[in-house]
Amino acid sequence: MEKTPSYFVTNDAPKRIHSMARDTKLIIVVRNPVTRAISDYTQTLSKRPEIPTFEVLAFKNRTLGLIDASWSALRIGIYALHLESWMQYFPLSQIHFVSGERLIVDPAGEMAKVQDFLGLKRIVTDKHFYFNKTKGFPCLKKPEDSSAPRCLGKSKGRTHPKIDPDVIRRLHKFYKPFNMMFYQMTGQNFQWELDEKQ
Ligand SMILES: Nc1ncnc2c1ncn2[C@@H]1O[C@H](COP(=O)(O)OS(=O)(=O)O)[C@@H](OP(=O)(O)O)[C@H]1O
Repeated sequence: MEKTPSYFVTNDAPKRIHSMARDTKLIIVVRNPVTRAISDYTQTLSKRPEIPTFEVLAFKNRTLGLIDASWSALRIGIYALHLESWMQYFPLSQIHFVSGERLIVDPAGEMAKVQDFLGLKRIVTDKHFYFNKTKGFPCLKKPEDSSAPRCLGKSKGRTHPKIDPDVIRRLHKFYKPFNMMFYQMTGQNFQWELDEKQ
């Protein structure tokens, strides 16, 4: 097993993985591309605080409302585009999609589906998780290698900067057709459009 988020968006990855092991099972965690972009930006900002604001980077021309789809934080969220390359090499039956949103509210439920996909017994269940109020996320009650509970590190679940709501709206609009295409390709509706109404 190996995990690297950037595989999903790396041009050569599907072909290379296929030529190495064509029966590889692929698991992809996806979340609302707008939140994903802000999360990505937050991560870069923590390493390079001098970068321009999210609002500046998101547009080629803000007055014209022209989104900069070449900015990697935004491009990565065009899931349909990336999935298309994987589907040239792997059947959908070998690809499992985890909802990033569901993973937070129901980690055991998402893990049950992952275990089923991998043909494993459902060993990881509800009893392995608890909600840590300080962290604001689910954590493991007792990992295999220790007796202490364990949450993900400080770089996971960071507070996002406040982004201009108008920019958020424009991004939702930008992603909508790509999201629809993605739902159609996967046969799963991730319901990211509901976030627009909040
Ligand atoms: N249990 C739990 N604890 C903490 N964080 C959780 C958890 N489940 C999902 N998430 C979400 O994971 C996001 C970080 O994952 P990344 O994709 O950035 O990780 S990585 O790229 O593989 O390093 C991170 O994104 P941010 O909130 O933007 O930091 C979280 O929303």
